[in-house]
Amino acid sequence: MTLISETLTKKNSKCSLIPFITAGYPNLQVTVKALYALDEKGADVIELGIPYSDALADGPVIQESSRKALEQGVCLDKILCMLKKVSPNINAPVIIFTYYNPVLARGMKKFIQDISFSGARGLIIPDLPLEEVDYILKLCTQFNIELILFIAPTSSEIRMASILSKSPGCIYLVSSYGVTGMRNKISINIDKLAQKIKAKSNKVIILGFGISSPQQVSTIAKWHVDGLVVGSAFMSTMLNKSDIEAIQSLSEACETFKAAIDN
Ligand SMILES: O=P(O)(O)OC[C@@H](O)[C@@H](O)c1c[nH]c2ccccc12
Repeated sequence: MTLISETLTKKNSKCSLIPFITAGYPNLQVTVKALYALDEKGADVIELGIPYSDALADGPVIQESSRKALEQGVCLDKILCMLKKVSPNINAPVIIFTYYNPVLARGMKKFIQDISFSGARGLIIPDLPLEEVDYILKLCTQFNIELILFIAPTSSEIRMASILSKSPGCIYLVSSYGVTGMRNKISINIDKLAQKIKAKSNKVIILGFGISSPQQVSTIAKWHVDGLVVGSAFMSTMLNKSDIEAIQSLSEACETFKAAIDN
């Protein structure tokens, strides 16, 4: 089993908390502080998003954070250079979150080699075509990176079976249709889908999309999932704030959501 799945499994059946933050928002110095703060406030794994201009699945909060990060001139090299300094000093393993284009632009092997060298331990590519997973999987195995594949409520039985057979250990279960962003309600049917996945495989399941309140977290933490991804709700606490206030708000939100998991 690889580190991400191990980390998400070992929490004596407690659900893990996986914050998502956009690297470079509002600047890379804040990202450094945010990684340390999230680690300190109980993040079990951290999803670090590479800002991208054509982020089709990103909702307004994350799109805005990516736009501002790109405006600062943030690029993959700067992000990985930053991560190489930070990753040895935090407990939470880091998953690099990127769209497929930046991977192709850099070259798949170089991209995966470089994120591995920076200390990242996982990779999520939401628009990775299933037909191209095999080659990426080989490279991820070679460089000790865990590739995390998506299952959506719209995934057919056949596609779900194929994803489960290819997935090394952890599955990202998308809770809703559409793009990322805070939602008032997450359907209980998602727990039924999680149970179905658990019945068919021994995969670790992380659930994301729309998780936006401690109340939701304490409910979903009892479902058949091993981790909860929170992106927009955390990023929205950082928007339009000073650097110090952004870190303060993010820390408080992480602490509150972590406490809600234990409730
Ligand atoms: O922002 P939300 O609704 O909390 O969802 C997590 C999401 O931010 C993160 O996992 C993510 C960011 N961009 C994405 C694109 C596709 C799927 C997932 C994502």
